[in-house]
Amino acid sequence: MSRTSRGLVPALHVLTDTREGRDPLPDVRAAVSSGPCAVQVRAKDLSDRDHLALTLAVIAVARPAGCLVIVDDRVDVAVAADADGVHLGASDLPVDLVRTITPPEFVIGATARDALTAKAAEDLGASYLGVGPAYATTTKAGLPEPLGPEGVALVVAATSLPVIAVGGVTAAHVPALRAAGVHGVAVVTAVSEATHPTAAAAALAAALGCPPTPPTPPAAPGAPRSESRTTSTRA
Ligand SMILES: Cc1ncc(COP(=O)(O)OP(=O)(O)O)c(N)n1
Ligand SMILES: Cc1ncsc1CCOP(=O)(O)O
Ligand SMILES: [Mg+2]
Repeated sequence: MSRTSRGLVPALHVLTDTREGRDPLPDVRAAVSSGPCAVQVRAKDLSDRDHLALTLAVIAVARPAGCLVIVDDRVDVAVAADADGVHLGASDLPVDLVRTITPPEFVIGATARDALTAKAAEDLGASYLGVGPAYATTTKAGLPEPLGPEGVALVVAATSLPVIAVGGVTAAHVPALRAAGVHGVAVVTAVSEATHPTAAAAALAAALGCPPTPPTPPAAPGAPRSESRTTSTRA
């Protein structure tokens, strides 16, 4: 987890795979079992009600584990669900406008594939940059050629924001991406298509050097239950 003036940014971001009506919640449980991370609710074909319901369900799983919940594209859903942040692409609402209508320390991610876009997003108030595709991916169509670690490094050099590499990333890529200066990675299929999603998330977290989930101490008899939102998410 990296603290910036614009909130906390975990190193591992696991994006929901909602293709073909898949249930992403088992993957979310796998992701949060790996330690403090971000779960991004990325859903392109849901009704507003279903989008909100999925976000609330993800929050119910992720927040007690100390993980952030970030909603792709939809600021309205993120704010309505009291999520921790939003990820904005080139056709979404502008970062500076979203900053004015969201709570203090709301995490705002922005997509950047080049140095100019990265600098602009930083100036507008982004918390982190999603940079990719780092490698070839079939999860999202219509993307430009993969940047590779060298292309990602050019964006890293243009910004002081944490850079999250996205697109075709697996645990095996983490050393090269870290050498390129990234703070972390975002994945869909490395978890959702893994034979063992929990092991895949753990491998990513270990490659990134994320601290493991601390064991939950047994509650003293009669002690009040602790708050589900940990101070680390928006402190
Ligand atoms: C961490 C992260 N980085 C980049 C993206 C891509 O976002 P966007 O450009 O909005 O594209 P879609 O994901 O909406 O197809 C991301 N979601 N997360
Ligand atoms: C959302 C997004 N933006 C750039 S690549 C990508 C998809 C990443 O999915 P995967 O990890 O399965 O390649
Ligand atoms: Mg988006």
